Amino acid sequence: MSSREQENRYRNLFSNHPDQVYTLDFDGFITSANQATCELLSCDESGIIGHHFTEFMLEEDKPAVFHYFNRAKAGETVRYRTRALSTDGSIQHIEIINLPLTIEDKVIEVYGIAKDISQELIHAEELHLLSRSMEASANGVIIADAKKTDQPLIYVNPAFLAMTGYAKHEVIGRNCRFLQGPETDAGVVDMIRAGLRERKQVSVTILNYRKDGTIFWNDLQISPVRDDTGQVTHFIGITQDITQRIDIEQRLDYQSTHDPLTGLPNRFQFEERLVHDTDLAQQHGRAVVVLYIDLDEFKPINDSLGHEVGDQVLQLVAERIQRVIEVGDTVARFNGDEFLVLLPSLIQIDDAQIVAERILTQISQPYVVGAETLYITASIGVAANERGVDKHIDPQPHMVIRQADMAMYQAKKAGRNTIHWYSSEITEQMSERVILRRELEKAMQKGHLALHYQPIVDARTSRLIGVEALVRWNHPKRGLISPAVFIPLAEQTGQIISIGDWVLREACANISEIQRAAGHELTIAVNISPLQFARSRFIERIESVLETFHLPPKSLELEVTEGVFLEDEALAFEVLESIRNLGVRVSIDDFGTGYSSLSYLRRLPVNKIKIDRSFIREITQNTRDKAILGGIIELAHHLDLQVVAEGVETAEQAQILQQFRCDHLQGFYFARPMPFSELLNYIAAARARDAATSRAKKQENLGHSETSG
Ligand SMILES: Nc1nc2c(ncn2[C@@H]2O[C@H](COP(=O)(O)O[C@H]3[C@@H](O)[C@H](n4cnc5c(=O)[nH]c(N)nc54)O[C@@H]3COP(=O)(O)O)[C@@H](O)[C@H]2O)c(=O)[nH]1
Repeated sequence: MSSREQENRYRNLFSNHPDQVYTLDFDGFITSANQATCELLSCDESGIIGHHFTEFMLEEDKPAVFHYFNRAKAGETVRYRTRALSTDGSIQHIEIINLPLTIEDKVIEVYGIAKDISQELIHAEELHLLSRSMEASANGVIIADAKKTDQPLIYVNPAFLAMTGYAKHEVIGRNCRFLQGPETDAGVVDMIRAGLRERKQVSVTILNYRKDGTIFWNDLQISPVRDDTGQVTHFIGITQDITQRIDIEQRLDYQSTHDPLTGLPNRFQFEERLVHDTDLAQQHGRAVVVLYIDLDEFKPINDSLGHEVGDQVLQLVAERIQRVIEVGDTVARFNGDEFLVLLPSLIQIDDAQIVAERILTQISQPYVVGAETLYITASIGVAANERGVDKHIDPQPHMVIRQADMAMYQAKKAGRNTIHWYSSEITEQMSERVILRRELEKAMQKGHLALHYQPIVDARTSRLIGVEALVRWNHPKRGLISPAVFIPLAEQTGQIISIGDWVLREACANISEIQRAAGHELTIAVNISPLQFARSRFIERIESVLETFHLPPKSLELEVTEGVFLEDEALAFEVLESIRNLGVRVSIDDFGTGYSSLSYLRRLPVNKIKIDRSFIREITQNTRDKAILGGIIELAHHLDLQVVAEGVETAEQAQILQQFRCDHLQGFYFARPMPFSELLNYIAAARARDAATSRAKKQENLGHSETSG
């Protein structure tokens, strides 16, 4: 090649080189520069050639650049980074290689090749920031090599190491599966594998193991990382230890599905299992049997020995039932003293009888609680959800609970401590009642109970002397349900306790306003059921309500029936005595319908008797009833008791009662029971009437005295 050709080639290489190429003389003046150099410094050749290189440097960078320039002059090839200052004032990061240009071993010039590395530096900075962020992240970050067969980890951050307890060298190069253990859900692992195989993002919550073998819940998100060609080169995993959150969720879940007292599943959990097991049983042609267990006479234990003793008994009962059942069966506490047992896979449904008998035997063993040895029994209703056996049996899972409930009632009716099997014949008699009981529970929770008030008047003057509070059930579909329907039911189920408490509180809350409206003192009469009356804290309850509403005790009158003496006569006397000592009035309701004789009245610490309306109904026609009524009133007065007659519907009845000197009258003739707001209007109207009457009387008296004077 001729020297001219060589020079041309060199010149081409020099001019077309994408990097900045230039030469410097020994003093540092630029002797040549290619197009790229001109572009970098934003000027043409004339602005560069003959200028000193320091003109294109920042002041602070000059000493270092001089240092490298001198080393190049001394024959060394040097590489360094610095900054170029363009003529337009912009600054670029550059990497320079200075090499000596020698002719016959003598350095004659310094050759410079500069490369704009501004973008590279920005990328490096970004990468650095990214890696610092990963290191600082509270979440674990792991990166696995997607191209290697076992996808080994190539990066883990400190949070991951802290979470798992491993050191970096123990995990780098390994597949992530070292975090799995015996309890890890294989299904979740399969999901991860499928995601990796299909190069997709995966989000899972997986049970992982730390180095020390303890478990933690890992909220894991794996994403594929692709290169410029779209190939997946890595997988990045973001991990978070969510054990605490899962613990809380599990605890909440447990609380919502279990009974806190016994630790047994609650009704919701039971119903869920019932649905599930019924489904399975139907697939395998088996029957699901439900036992409805209701403890006999449990309430008296609670009432007389207190809730702590009652609670311990319930816990023991739960343990005993669990002893009888087998793995796969479910025992749940359904309500108060009711338990349910689910036998999900009986080959012969008759086997349920054996289980029920064992439960009865277990429950009837003595209970030693503190100093007490208690004995209780249970009534068990049994129902099977078995298609085909009885066409009338509803195959809906929850129906079987109702059927077992109905059967349990039959067991109670049959004398308790017994087992009764559901049959379709009992549906009609019982279902209404079972529905009502459940709905009453809801009514109490949803505030569907209301109080109505019936005025009681002075027999002589017809002046209002008090009101009787009567509970009403505002059923959303059936309308107003009479207490005559639901009170007896509530008495049987024990719901009367909470109903009674609510009535007492509500009535006392309204007394002051009623008295204010009337402008004088009135009594409010509240019905107390025998069960309420026999409760250990009954007196305290009354005291507390009076205190809460700042009521004088004489404003309250408790109506009790003779039924209170049935269970424990001595106790009943004691309670009546305590009520009287409080200053609260007591009247014997429905007098004449119970078993007590008139002579019995002598001993009763009560203020009043309320003659049952069955005696009043016939007094205008039936002379015998009339005579009895007269006798009762006379004797009661003799014993210093006031008498109120209820069910007065006509003026004739009222007149006869007045003649017999009955003290107070109550009945539709005067007013029907009415809501609170209506009562206030009624009182206002009565007050206006009374005022008008007394004004008229005064006028009349004035007229008399004027004429006589
Ligand atoms: N333990 C509780 N028992 C309660 C409560 N509220 C009511 N009851 C008892 O329910 C039974 C039915 O009560 P109710 O339907 O309210 O009937 C009362 C009156 O409406 C009715 N009455 C009043 N005057 C007349 C009348 O002239 N004729 C007629 N046919 N009926 C009339 O009598 C009922 C009042 O009864 P009593 O309590 O005996 O004074 C009833 O046994 C209620 O006691 C409650 O909160 N707790």
